[in-house]
Amino acid sequence: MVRARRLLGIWRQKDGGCAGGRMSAGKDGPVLAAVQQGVCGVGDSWKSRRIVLGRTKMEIKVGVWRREPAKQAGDLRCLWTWESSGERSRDTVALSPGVTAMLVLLPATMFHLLLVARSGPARLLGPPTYLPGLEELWSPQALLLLFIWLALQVALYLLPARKVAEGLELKDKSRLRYPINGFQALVLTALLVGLGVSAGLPLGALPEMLLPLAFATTLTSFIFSLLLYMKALAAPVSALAPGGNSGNCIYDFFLGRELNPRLGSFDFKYFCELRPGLIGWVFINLALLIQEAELRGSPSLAMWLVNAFQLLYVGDALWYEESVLTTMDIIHDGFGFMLAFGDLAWVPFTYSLQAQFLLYHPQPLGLPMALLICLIKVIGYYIFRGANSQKNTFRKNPSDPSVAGLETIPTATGRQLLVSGWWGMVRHPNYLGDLIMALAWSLPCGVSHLLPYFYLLYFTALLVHREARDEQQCLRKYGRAWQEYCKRVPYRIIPYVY
Ligand SMILES: NC(=O)C1=CN([C@@H]2O[C@H](COP(=O)(O)OP(=O)(O)OC[C@H]3O[C@@H](n4cnc5c(N)ncnc54)[C@H](OP(=O)(O)O)[C@@H]3O)[C@@H](O)[C@H]2O)C=CC1
Ligand SMILES: CC(C)CCC[C@@H](C)[C@H]1CC=C2C3=C(CC[C@@]21C)[C@@]1(C)CC[C@H](O)C[C@@H]1CC3
Repeated sequence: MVRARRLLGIWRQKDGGCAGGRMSAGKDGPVLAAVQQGVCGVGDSWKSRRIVLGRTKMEIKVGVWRREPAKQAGDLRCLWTWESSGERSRDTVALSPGVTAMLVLLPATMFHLLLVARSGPARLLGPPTYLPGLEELWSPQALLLLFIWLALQVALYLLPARKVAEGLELKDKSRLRYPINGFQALVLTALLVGLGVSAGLPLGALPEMLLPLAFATTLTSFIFSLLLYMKALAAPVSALAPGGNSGNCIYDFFLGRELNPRLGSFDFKYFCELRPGLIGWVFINLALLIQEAELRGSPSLAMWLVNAFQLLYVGDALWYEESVLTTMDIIHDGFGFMLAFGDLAWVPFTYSLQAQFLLYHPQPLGLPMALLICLIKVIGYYIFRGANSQKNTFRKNPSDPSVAGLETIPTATGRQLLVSGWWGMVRHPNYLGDLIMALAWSLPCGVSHLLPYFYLLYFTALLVHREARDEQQCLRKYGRAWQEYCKRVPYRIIPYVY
């Protein structure tokens, strides 16, 4: 039991953490609220921070040295305990059993999608028509292919870059450097694959290998995350992520303990987020298109659209690679199973679902409908790129002529918030554009099945959750200015709806 005493209205723990200010005792107290909201993490020093406790926004003094995992086996909770005037109070965080379930559910969902996409009824919510045996899942060739792919992407990452960008300032005041050569990697991969195909590489056979490839990638992600977890045990406190250090090993394994795990200058998180999975997705789509051409004489219009739309999305992400350095995945989240599996397996094997569906369930698509879908894609991309570029330009150089005329709200940090232009329409115009594009990726698959709309549904949930997390962080960073922004721009993603 951690001992604590009360000092002039400030609660202080001898060993662990401390918080002061208006306090609520008992469950979900301020220390854990602060840690959960990413306001501070293990190793952070004593200072004033803003948190939201229940529905109340408050300012507390809090510092965290250590957290204790709950002692009972299998208990996914983390306790912070302090006492005053003989009374004991406890902060309890329920490290949701959901996390343990997610470790199984995420891969299970991915395999479910792969199986139903090739089944006759293709029912998103129904069971797959058969379950593959281990002999169908395990293939040394698939594992070899995966390692060749990863090695190729590592080699391309290590090639001289047109630019080396600096990341945001870290806790220890240093900045990491990142090569900006993702687009170059995409082009060189395309050239190498093109050469391979003209020399007889059977790319059209890839769809037959999707199941064993997904299995090999899932196994690799588990082992990789385990290695990352062990590596983080030796990392200094300043290198740890705020979210993934509860002391509960399952929770930390899932969320990731270390913020920017590196081997020399090789950054695992940055590499995985943008290279093997994202580029792999494009080539899985291409393989599905080639196989459709082999089966039916030529690729369908629907398959062309899905390939072109998603290639544009991946090309855009790699062209504007530098902007990923300010996403919360890079600056805030640890690198654990969720991101490793998400980047390496989830992205290529579930984001290619529409093309998989089309290979096994050809859909007629007339020219007028195709044109309408292209228009939806163009509108989505226009909003997505317009919003992202406006913010990036403004963050880099607020006096750039393209953004200098926009209305802004000053914040205490010296940074400003855009309150007109795209960012005056809703608080996340880039998410709106992204969702419209997601709709355009599904529409070529027709409306007879729900399965091709899985991405749209999952992505909506992901972005709503992401928006809520970003909101908390902006409230912490910008306080009153953020509240003012929320008043001026009341809708989050969809004007007048949400
Ligand atoms: N396909 C996929 O699976 C996914 C795609 N995405 C896409 O990736 C892109 C990046 O998304 P994400 O990292 O979540 O978030 P954003 O690019 O939306 O960045 C949010 C940050 O922007 C800044 N900001 C917010 N409002 C304003 C404003 N009014 N004026 C100026 N700056 C503001 C704040 O940071 P600060 O003030 O510190 O600059 C805030 O933390 C998006 O386009 C998203 O759609 C994201 C996740 C998954
Ligand atoms: C498996 C889980 C349910 C969720 C895993 C989430 C990851 C797949 C995503 C987290 C943030 C991502 C971003 C992108 C791809 C998906 C992941 C890795 C982009 C690279 C997509 C292209 C955009 O232009 C930028 C995105 C940044 C965030």
